[in-house]
Amino acid sequence: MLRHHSSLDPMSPPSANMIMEEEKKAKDATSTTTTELLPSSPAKVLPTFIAPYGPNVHVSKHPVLSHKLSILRSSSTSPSSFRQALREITFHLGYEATSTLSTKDIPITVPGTSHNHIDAIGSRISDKVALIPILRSGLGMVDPMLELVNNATVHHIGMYRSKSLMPVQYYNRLPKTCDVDVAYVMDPLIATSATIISVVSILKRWGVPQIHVMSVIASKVGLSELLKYHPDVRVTIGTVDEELSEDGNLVPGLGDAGDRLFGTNEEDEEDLVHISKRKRTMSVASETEG
Ligand SMILES: O=P(O)(O)OC[C@H]1O[C@H](OP(=O)(O)OP(=O)(O)O)[C@H](O)[C@@H]1O
Ligand SMILES: O=c1cc[nH]c(=O)[nH]1
Repeated sequence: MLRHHSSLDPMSPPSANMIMEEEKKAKDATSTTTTELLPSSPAKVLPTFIAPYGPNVHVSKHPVLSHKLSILRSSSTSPSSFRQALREITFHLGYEATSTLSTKDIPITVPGTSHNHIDAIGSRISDKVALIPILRSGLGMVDPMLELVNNATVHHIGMYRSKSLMPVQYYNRLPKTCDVDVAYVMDPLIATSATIISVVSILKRWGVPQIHVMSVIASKVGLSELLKYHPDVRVTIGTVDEELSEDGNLVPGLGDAGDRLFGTNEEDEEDLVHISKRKRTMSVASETEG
């Protein structure tokens, strides 16, 4: 169900129109645009200005991140360098995304200068954190997040987009009961946003009180859709791409994230095993066991 928000309420997420108006104002205020400085060429100009998307959305503007994003996007980046760039980008985004976690005071002793120890107050993350990578490409974001929050639990959800761009869940390893304060949902790309919207709904039904979406590139329309359906989630992203092609690909984007991460390509891809075949596989297994 869609929720409607008054444009007078500062806590409400902005509508797509409000975002466009904000962007227009900001663009008018800048005297020289990047496009004016470039020779005319068919190359896509990477976005340099990020509109404000409301208090729950953080779009990183860090120069190191934009440097690494270009490596991630580049066609000449190998799967190994792609994985490395994704790890580094995720660590950077994760550092920013985890800045809102709660801590509690703990007593610690610190070595002093002359064999004595000094009692001090330290701190420890008190939120129970879960990482939810969306398979496949969310897997590339798990390790750097575990470096940041090493006692987080990891729960996998597998989704693929059907030919009609509908999200299909093929794997879900959430435990029966939800014992989580904050869940970080990780997927490098948000295109139409149907995948991330579905996964956030799944996590809400499971009972997660606070959901934080982490993604490297979101399409502008996809981000607006996500905020329309789930205005309460926090979002940390590397950048926003203006365009989404008719077949649901980000432009310029980075190509197929899963394929680039794991060195597969479309020609190699077979349709995922149909449910009837999965049952057959299971029955063959039980016949063999029996
Ligand atoms: O916003 P959406 O339009 O729903 O698309 C985004 C989804 O597409 C990609 O996965 P893909 O379906 O290619 O699966 P893969 O990671 O297994 O390759 C990506 O990693 C997202 O999960
Ligand atoms: O551009 C896109 C869109 C969806 N999924 C991808 O991997 N790339």
